[in-house]
Amino acid sequence: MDNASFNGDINGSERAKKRRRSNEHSVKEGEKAINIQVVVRCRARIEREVAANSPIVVQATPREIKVWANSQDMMPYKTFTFDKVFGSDADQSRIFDTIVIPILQEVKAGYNCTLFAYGQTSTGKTFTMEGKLDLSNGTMSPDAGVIPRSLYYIFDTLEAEQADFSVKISYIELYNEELKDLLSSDSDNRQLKILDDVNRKCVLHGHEEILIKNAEDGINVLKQGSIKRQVAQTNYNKNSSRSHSVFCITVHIKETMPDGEDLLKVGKFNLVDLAGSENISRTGAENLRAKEAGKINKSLLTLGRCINSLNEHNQHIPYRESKLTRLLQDSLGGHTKTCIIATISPAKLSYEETISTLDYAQRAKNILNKPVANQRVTKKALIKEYIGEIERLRADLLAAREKNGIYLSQDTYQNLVDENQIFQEFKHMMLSVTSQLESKYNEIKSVHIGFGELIYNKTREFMERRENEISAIVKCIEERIDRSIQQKDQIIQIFDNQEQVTINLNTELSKFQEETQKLIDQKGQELRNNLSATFDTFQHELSNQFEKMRSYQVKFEEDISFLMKTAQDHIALQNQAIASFRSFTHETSNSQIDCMIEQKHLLTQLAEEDVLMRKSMEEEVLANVLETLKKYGDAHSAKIENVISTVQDTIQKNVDSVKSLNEACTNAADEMNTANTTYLVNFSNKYDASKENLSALENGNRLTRVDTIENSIYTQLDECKDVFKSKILSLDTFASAAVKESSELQRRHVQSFNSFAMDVTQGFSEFQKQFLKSRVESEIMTKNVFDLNQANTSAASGLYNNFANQVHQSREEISLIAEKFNDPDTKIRTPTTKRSHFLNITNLP
Ligand SMILES: Nc1ncnc2c1ncn2[C@@H]1O[C@H](COP(=O)(O)OP(=O)(O)OP(=O)(O)O)[C@@H](O)[C@H]1O
Repeated sequence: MDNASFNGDINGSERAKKRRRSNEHSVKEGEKAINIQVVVRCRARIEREVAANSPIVVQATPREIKVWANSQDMMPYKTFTFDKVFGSDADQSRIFDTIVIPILQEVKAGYNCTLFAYGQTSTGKTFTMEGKLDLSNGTMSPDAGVIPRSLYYIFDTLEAEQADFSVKISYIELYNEELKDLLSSDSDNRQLKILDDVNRKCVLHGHEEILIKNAEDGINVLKQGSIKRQVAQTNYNKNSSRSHSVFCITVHIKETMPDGEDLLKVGKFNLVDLAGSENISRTGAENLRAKEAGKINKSLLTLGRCINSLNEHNQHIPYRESKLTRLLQDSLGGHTKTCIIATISPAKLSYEETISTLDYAQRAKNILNKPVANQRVTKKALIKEYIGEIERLRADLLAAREKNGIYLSQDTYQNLVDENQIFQEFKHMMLSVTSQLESKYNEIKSVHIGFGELIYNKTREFMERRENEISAIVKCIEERIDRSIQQKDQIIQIFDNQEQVTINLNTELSKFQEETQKLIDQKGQELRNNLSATFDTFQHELSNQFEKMRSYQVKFEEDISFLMKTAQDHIALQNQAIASFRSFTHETSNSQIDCMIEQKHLLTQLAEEDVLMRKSMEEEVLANVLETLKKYGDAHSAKIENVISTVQDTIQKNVDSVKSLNEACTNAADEMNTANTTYLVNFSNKYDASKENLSALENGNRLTRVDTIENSIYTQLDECKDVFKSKILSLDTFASAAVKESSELQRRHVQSFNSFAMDVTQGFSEFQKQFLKSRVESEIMTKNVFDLNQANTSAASGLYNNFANQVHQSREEISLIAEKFNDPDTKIRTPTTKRSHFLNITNLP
């Protein structure tokens, strides 16, 4: 089917609206929100993991998965809870029986259901979904996965129920964000596209849906498709899948209603095998692989982001950011029943990926879907859909024929020849019907012509009457216009008067302006003259002041030079005093030095004498120690006393001379001090007097002159003000006279307008009266025409009935041929479309 909705919605409009609202997670009446079912399957360690001696770090219980960071740890790192958990002991049939059979029952009940396999590469996604597809003696292998088991289950159960049903399958792949139909022939280059229908519902366009007769058929088709799947080699798994695949089983089951009408239930089952969710760098993927992995991740990342957004109840869910999420939008937060199988490895090697897969699955658990059963389809609607498809195929065929010719089998050719013959018969029939219709048409036309003439005459009569009335109204309006013109002239007159007043006012104003300008010029000139005289006087005064200042300056300079001279004399005196003090000091120092020398000499002499004395004493000691000692003592004491008194005299002399030096210094200093103080007092007195003289000169001069000038300017300004006041007074008088005149004019103006308005209103009411009269007559005329039309219609209806009978007869005949021609369109066309169809046929050659 060319344009199938991916989720099999036939009547999508209402449900598309609901789906858009479904992310609000509010349960609406008749819609029960249920969580997505999430189960975990943990396989046994595979060969590679055993060879690597990677210990088991995962333990599965019926509802929980425990994961250890290290196998020696006492406590698990994390415990996750899910709807169901399957350990390595769970075989394919257990998974199918526990998880898939309930889903298939929903599919058979007319729901859309989706089963995702999500997990790290080589954890068993493909094993779970497809498993071993080989059959031995028409029996499935125990390792057969969900898809083959589902096909068997559908056929076995429906056949056992003796149901009237059909099964179609499609198989598509999403690889590098490109869609590929795994069931189309290699020569079929049609691009698969996801389009939005009018309800913004994603519709997959251009993929094959194959009708299968039994489960084996389905498994063979699946096998062929699987071979086409893109696989890429990574470090982890030789057949590691790099693509996402969606295998879709659509079941149509006939149901007979109590009223006998046949309806079709449609259920869909999407089986999604996602690409490996592992981290790219850990797989060692490079170059093309990295690119591929990047693209794959885009879909997986978007799937994760959608899950997160749904989990956080966000307003916006980024479905449109990847093809995978666009395709499966209805399965995540929509109206589909959804189950996710998260597959994991028990080995420590995959510890991080296992935690990431389980976190992902945990988040998905919170997504709410609101499953709604697909609306039953009537047989008629389905047949109509098929007829549409046949039409499209026929158009394709026609297009193919119009090219350079195509190969046709003998049977098809014969069929075409037969069909052509039937078509020729049909065409002749059409032509005869058309000629009958033509004669009926001419009959009706002549009746219509008669009716038209009648209408024309009545209308002309009416128009003539109307013309007379209108010309009366026009005359009345013309009279009004004449009167209005007269009033307009009056108004123009008033405007002219008003203009004259304005001109007068303007003249007065310009006169006032001129006089004011003159006055300003005159006063300006006077002010300028007065100011220049004042400035002359001021200049003269200033030069006098400068003269005085100069004489003061001369005197000041004289005072300064006097002070300088006094200072110089004083300094010379001081120099003299210093020189005499220096010579006195020199003398005193010299006499002191002499004194010192003398003292030194005396002491030397004393020492020498002492030595001599000691020598004689040594000699005398020997004779008479005691006497000698006494003698020596007396002599020595006398000598010492003598020297001391000499030294004391000398020191006294020194003290006296220093004292007199001190006195002389003090006197000299006192003298200098007195002289300096006198000099400073003189200088300061002179300076203060000069300063006072200068400032008195300056102050007195400035105050006198500025006051004089200010007074003169103020006097002149006052004079000007008086003149302006008198001018403004006279302008006021004139303006109030002008305003009075203007208001008089305005009053007259308003009066004139009022009378004009009254006249126009009167004219209008007369016109209205006339118009109402015309309208009444118009209505009478319309009624007459309507009666006439009624009479004509009843006359024509006989003819039309006759015509309809003939058309009916023709339709019967055409149906007979159409049945042979198998043209479903003919049956459903309305008489109107049929008429246009006939008219077209008359144009045929
Ligand atoms: N439950 C299981 N019992 C027995 N063998 C299993 C089980 N699960 C997986 N295997 C085996 O593990 C290997 C990898 O499984 P499979 O190819 O299904 O992984 P995958 O997740 O689909 O990987 P990829 O993402 O690369 O497609 C296969 O040889 C498969 O037979």
